[in-house]
Amino acid sequence: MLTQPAGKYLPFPPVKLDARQWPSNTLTRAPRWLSTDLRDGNQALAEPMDSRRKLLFWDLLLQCGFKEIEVAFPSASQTDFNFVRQLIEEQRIPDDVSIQVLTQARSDLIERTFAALQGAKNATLHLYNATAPVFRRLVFRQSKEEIIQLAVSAAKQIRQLCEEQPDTHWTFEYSPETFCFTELDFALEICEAVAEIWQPCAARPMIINLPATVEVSTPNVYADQIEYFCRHFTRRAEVCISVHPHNDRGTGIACAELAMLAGADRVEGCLFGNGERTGNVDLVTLALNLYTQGVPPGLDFSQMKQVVDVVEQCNQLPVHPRHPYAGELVFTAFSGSHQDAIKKGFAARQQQPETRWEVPYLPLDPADIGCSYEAVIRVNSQSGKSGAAWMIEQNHGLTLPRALQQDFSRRVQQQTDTHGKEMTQASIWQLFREAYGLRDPMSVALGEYSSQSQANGQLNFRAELLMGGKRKALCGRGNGLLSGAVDALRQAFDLPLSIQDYHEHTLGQRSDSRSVAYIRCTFDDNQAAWGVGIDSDVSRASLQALLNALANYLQTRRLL
Ligand SMILES: CC(=O)SCCNC(=O)CCNC(=O)[C@H](O)C(C)(C)COP(=O)(O)OP(=O)(O)OC[C@H]1O[C@@H](n2cnc3c(N)ncnc32)[C@H](O)[C@@H]1OP(=O)(O)O
Ligand SMILES: CC(C)C(=O)C(=O)O
Ligand SMILES: [Mg+2]
Repeated sequence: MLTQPAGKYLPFPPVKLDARQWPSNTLTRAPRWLSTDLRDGNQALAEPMDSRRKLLFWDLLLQCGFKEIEVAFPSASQTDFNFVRQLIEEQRIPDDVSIQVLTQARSDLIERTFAALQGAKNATLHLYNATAPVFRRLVFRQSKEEIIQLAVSAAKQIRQLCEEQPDTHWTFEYSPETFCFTELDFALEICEAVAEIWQPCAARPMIINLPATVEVSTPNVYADQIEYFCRHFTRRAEVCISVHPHNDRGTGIACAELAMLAGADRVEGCLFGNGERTGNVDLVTLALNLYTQGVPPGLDFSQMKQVVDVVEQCNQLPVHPRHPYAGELVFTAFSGSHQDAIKKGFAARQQQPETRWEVPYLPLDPADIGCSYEAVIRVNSQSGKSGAAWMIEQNHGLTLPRALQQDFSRRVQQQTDTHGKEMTQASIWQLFREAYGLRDPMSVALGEYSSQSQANGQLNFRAELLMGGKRKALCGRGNGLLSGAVDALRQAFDLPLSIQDYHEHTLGQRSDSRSVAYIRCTFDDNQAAWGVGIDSDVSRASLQALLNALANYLQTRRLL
């Protein structure tokens, strides 16, 4: 049993913020995005990426449209240093893309970082040091003044080194690491001090990145912290406010979204939320959350499967099957009522394809991210009539009448209850064929037939049936082809057969396409049986459907 938490853990105090604005704001445009997959994501991997994996990831980030990419912590390892050199020397950085690198506020590390960036066209130099009380006390063992001094000295060195490399277009970035549990006034003070050194202006832009290094509060508190910071920072108009949420409480996405409402211009994160511990905020989800609100995200995830494949290969970590938008199960409904609603949603959409996306249970059109509709519905014991009917329609073009859907659903349920397994598309089709007579050879197959229409409106029907290698001739009369055939069968089999339900449609648009007929017959003992017939001739399809219904009845009575 969990021990009582009170005393060991304390609630995070609220922010004193009068007339907070962010709850009334809405998101109407995408932020600036920075991918830190190659730095923060990379530092969280058991086996950090080698240059091959880093390059693969880099290419993917460019393909997705990222313009700001944190590529390394160059002073951390030779691999990271070499990777930055490789990007620059092999001219792999498009002109409109800025690489970013991270450094601690340590002189030797800063020098090494600049060495890595020699020759870069655009670069963001990202400086960080932790500012929260517990870090000041335990990690740095420094006072507030000393912590400010640490940042200021590093900022001065960075400015100096930037000025010595004027061919690079520099952006400065400062992160008060652990911002979200730093006293807000101290966070402001240290950022003001760094900005005072860097003197941000159009020619030398500055980003202030306010990380939730470890999530410690509910997202509304983070939003309050961001709004408070934006309100009180004296150079707000000259700097870009960036956020960098982690996901320790599972609310990284909420923190980022509320922070944007509170004034953040830029978001740092990783694809699918890779990163330290529970990860960085997931940029794919953030971007597609905007997209599904009608806001262009400025990132391209139209080939989601490829993105997942590359990220899994580079990180050597799987993307969860239920990961928002990207997981392999997120567009799949197994349960009956969901399948029914989705099927109706797609049917309505077919009538009016250009309308607003409104398919129940699907917040995003899978096609928008390169997914097919194939996996939208899968069938197991939780499924209802619409699931199996959808699969038959999608894969074979048969639009089953409602009563046949219900009949078939009972058969599917029997199978899934017996085996406890999901039914594949192939097994559903095989069960359907078995159940409604589409066997090869047919149990009762229609041979030659003829019909003769008479002046009195009656029709004479003659046919030859093939049953288990034997031929059987029959004839009858009625006011149409089917009623003539019913009469013939009644006489030949001595059965009071009648048709209760009849539907047919073509299987395709082309004139040579086949037709399908569905027939439900009843017999004297109140027994009913469905039969389905498919043929390029609609009359043959109907007659064969009738024979298949008969054959099904005879088989259940063990008469065939
Ligand atoms: C929240 C984040 O993601 S921050 C980024 C974290 N990422 C990484 O650390 C990955 C790359 N890091 C590394 O490879 C190594 O840490 C290196 C190469 C940078 C430094 O390694 P080392 O010199 O062995 O130092 P170490 O990693 O132990 O760092 C701790 C020391 O740095 C100090 N330090 C930590 N962060 C900072 C900082 N931002 N600025 C200045 N000093 C810092 C600590 O106080 C400690 O000092 P101490 O040894 O005097 O007690
Ligand atoms: C370096 C900083 C921005 C960081 O990664 C964090 O605080 O999580
Ligand atoms: Mg981080």
